[in-house]
Amino acid sequence: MGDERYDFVVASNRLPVDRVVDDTGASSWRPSPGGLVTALEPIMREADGAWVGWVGQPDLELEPFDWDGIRIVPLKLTEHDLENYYEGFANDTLWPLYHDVIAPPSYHRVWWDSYVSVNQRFANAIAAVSAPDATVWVQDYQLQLVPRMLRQARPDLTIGFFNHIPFPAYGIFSQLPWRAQIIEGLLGADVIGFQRVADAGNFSRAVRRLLGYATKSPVIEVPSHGRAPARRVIAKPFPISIDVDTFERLARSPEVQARAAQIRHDLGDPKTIMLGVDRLDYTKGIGHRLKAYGELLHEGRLKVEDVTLVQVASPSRERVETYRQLRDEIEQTVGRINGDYGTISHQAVSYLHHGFPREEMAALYLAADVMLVTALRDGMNLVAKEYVAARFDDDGVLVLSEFTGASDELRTALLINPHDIEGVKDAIMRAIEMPRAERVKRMRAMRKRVRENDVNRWSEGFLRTLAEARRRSGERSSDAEPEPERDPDSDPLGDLEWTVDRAPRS
Ligand SMILES: Nc1ncnc2c1ncn2[C@@H]1O[C@H](COP(=O)(O)OP(=O)(O)O[C@H]2O[C@H](CO)[C@@H](O)[C@H](O)[C@H]2O)[C@@H](O)[C@H]1O
Ligand SMILES: O=P(O)(O)OC[C@H](O)CO
Repeated sequence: MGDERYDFVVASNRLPVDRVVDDTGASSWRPSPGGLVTALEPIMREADGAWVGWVGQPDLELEPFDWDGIRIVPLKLTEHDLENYYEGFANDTLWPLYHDVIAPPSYHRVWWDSYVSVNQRFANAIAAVSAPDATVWVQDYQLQLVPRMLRQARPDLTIGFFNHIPFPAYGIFSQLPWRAQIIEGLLGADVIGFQRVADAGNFSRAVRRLLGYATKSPVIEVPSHGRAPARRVIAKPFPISIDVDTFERLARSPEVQARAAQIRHDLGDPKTIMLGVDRLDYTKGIGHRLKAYGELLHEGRLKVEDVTLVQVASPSRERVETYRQLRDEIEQTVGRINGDYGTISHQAVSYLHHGFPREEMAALYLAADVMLVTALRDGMNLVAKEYVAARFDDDGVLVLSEFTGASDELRTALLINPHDIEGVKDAIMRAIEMPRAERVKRMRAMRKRVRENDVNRWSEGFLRTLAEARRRSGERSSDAEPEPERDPDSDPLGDLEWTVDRAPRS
């Protein structure tokens, strides 16, 4: 791996670059889509940073390399790791559990063992590339054990963790057979960031219930244990955002505006274009959206000549059974709606199951009169913010689920409960019929908010808090509440040292 050490290290399950192999077998790297890369890219360059993560393909072992000024440190995951750690524990246990058990989580000890082992490999790789006293920022639910493992190996490091998905209420989280280990894993960090106030509250409550530690928002008092000194951990919300300037610049470009006009023309110049953009995931409420739209067509409140729904559904986790089933269900529903209501010249739903360049996404946002975000649970939902950022014309209506983190900020969207199909239908009709003056007023308020809280503010805010927390980490607080809400039936771990062997055998 070489002897290079870095002052700033980011770790995420997936690297910020994807490996692409062309027809001749030659490989190259391109940025992975998504906000994380854009958010951290400038900081990484300034801070002489390294990024540790998986290359996106099984059994691929690669040497570290430089990509656009960032040191990329690839971590190999085997086919076994993918099945058990990634598809299993991360995406069939934690993902549904943390999204309010919309789908039933599966609990398998062999998956947990693999999660522990992969997290340990991540911690080892991070420790190996981190300079003395470096800052490490660990990302997301796939790596919740890494902060503690890293602290044990490298107490000199300053460790941050950001959870991109919701953190569930204790009544749900407590289902997890390895709940205490997860909490202890996270508490290895100096700062734990969440998307929403409610997520940070749920985490602190779980700490009190499972470990009995004193908490007073945003501080958690971790008592001394053995040679490990007492520490203060900060757990608080840092709502993530997008690169607003880049999105707006894209949307303002003549090419993107021309493309938006072309999209409308190609769809048959309907009066209203509605848009949904989601990873094909059961948390996104795509089925609920289609149901509401199908009923509006059935009842004659909408006519297929007037309205088209463009549904972009990006391929996701296609080897996980729940995702395969979802794809079948969604595609069947789209087929039925198009069969029932489509005409030779007008399709009710234009369904696209692939990825697009950002220019095309910006053109779709510009073309869409109504944006439908109907997630049943979503940490933030960057699509909602991208839509707002792209609408430099102050037009367009956002219909937004109140179960997204974005709804905390975008209060002038038409907020909906996606389970209430009649409510969704009424919101769609209201969006379509909304007078321009009201559209502009609502959009302007949202644009102001998104501009104020862009992705730079998110990363700078987190890293500033991390630096302050580390400075104060030696101090003990005297004002935290002692052990409230202690659950007499819980099993606070007397011995904080735990291994795979200590995993509960349920
Ligand atoms: N077909 C396509 N082609 C190209 N790009 C596409 C695409 N479909 C979607 N995208 C892009 O992918 C991103 C999706 O971000 P989201 O926040 O909507 O969801 P996701 O669940 O992936 O993210 C997780 O992380 C984010 C960030 O923290 C949280 O907001 C969220 O709640 C959490 O689940 C957006 O930037 C979007 O433009
Ligand atoms: O495709 P995945 O499994 O890496 O998930 C991407 C999501 O953004 C997870 O937050």
